[in-house]
This record gives sequence, C-alpha cells and structure tokens, in this order.
Amino acid sequence: MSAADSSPPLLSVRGVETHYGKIIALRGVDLDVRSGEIVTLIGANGAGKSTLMMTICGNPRASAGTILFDGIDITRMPTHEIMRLRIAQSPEGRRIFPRMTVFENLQMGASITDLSHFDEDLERVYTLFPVLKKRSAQRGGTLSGGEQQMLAIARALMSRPRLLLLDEPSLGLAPLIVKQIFEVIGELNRVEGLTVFLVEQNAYHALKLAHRGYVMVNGSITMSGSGSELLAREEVRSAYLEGGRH
Ligand SMILES: Nc1ncnc2c1ncn2[C@@H]1O[C@H](COP(=O)(O)OP(=O)(O)OP(=O)(O)O)[C@@H](O)[C@H]1O
Repeated sequence: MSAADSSPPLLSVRGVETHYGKIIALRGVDLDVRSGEIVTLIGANGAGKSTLMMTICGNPRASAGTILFDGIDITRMPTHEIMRLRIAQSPEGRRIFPRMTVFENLQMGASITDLSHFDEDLERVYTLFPVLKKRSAQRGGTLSGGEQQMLAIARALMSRPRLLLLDEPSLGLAPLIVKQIFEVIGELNRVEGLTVFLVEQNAYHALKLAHRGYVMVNGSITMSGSGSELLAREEVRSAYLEGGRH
C-alpha cells in the first residue's frame, strides 16, 4: 500500500443518487479519487458515467448522498462555486467555442480573477499540444476532431485544476490520436502529479492508463480495483474489451 492510499481522498462520492425527473440515473454511487491518482469510470452507453461527472459539477444536482472535495461538501453548491475550487471539466463532445479562435478558447479557460500566470500556462499547453500553437489564430470549429479534443483538455488545464474531469476524450477519434492524448494525460499525472477522473467507453486504454478503475452498470458501481486487476478480469474483458476496440 502506497502513502497515497492512506491519505483522505481528494474527491469522495458517497451514496449519490441522481434523477432526471422520474428516471433514476445514479443509484447509491460510492467512489474515491485520491490526490495524484488517475481514476477511470468505465461502462456501457447509458450506464450513467456522464451523469456522475456532471453531478460532481453540480448540474444535475444529486438527489441523495454526499460529494466532498478536499473535505468541503460540494453536493449542493452551485456549479460556478465548484469550479472556483479548481475542478475543471472537459465535457463529452468537447464543447469548445467553435467561432472563437484557439487562443480565445484558451483565454476562456483561464482564471478571470488571477491572470498573473496566463503567459506561463499558455506556453505550457502549447508545449503539451504543439498543434494548438500552430493553430492559435484559427477558429475552434475549423479544427479536426482530435485537435478539438486537445483544445478542450488544454482549455481545462488553463485554470490550473486540482482535479481534471475528462468525459470520453477518445470518442470518435482515430487510434493514433487517442494514444497521443492518453500519453499527454499520463505525462501530466507523472510529471506534475495532476489528479484525473476519466470517464471512458474505451476501457482498454482507460484501464491501462489509470491507477484504479470502477465499472458502472445501470447507475451502480459493480466492480472496482486497480487498472491492471480490472483489465485481467474475465467479466471486464468479455463486456468491455470486445474485439477491435483497442
Ligand atoms: N438530460 C437527460 N434527461 C433524461 N434522461 C437522461 C438525461 N441525460 C441522461 N439521461 C439518461 O440517464 C441515463 C444515464 O445516461 P448517461 O449519459 O449518464 O450515461 P453514460 O454512461 O455517460 O452514457 P454515454 O457513454 O452514452 O454518454 C441514461 O438512461 C440516459 O438516457
């Protein structure tokens, strides 16, 4: 057991339920992310992965349970206050601003209250994703899918997050681009100790990258373990690693 295992979790989700009207999307979810970890949540389409990520960000709100971030109860906090705690989200479908340039998109990600390290942070994301520097004056909407994903992650990084939430960064991208993006996430974690919560349908890459993983089925966590343990489990292999996905 490493030192990180005994420290209190940075993010602690306990008994969380979320509803969309009468539909119950999350059913008593328990999950932890410790500082310095990459934790992944895998599951099929519609399992509730995005709902959990959005519930952490306060929209939709949990109808039961508790979410603590660094010991602070954020369960009923408005989203903008949660973001102020430096939780940054790169949502599913990227959602960059298509009419703004790459540079303007990155500006939108930076803290509006403290611009003292803007230049340094910009240089950092341009070093991580050199293609964004090349395209800095280009409109976001004209970028390729992979470049838009890089921009979405880079924009989230501009706020110097203590926790980075990534929703399906591999969605619709060519395997080579997925590999490149996952390498950058791994490097950010190794070199800077960035804490990452990664939601993915691409279970192979996610479990390879993550220290720990959780499996979600129909709004409930059904399995958890280290990335390598889950990758080795027959139930995971047969349900989520069907031929060709990796
Ligand atoms: N805005 C909404 N209104 C009503 N039901 C919703 C809404 N968003 C999601 N759901 C339902 O909640 C359940 C969980 O959806 P969610 O998008 O969280 O799953 P997911 O695991 O992220 O799937 P995907 O990988 O397809 O995004 C599904 O049954 C979905 O139909």
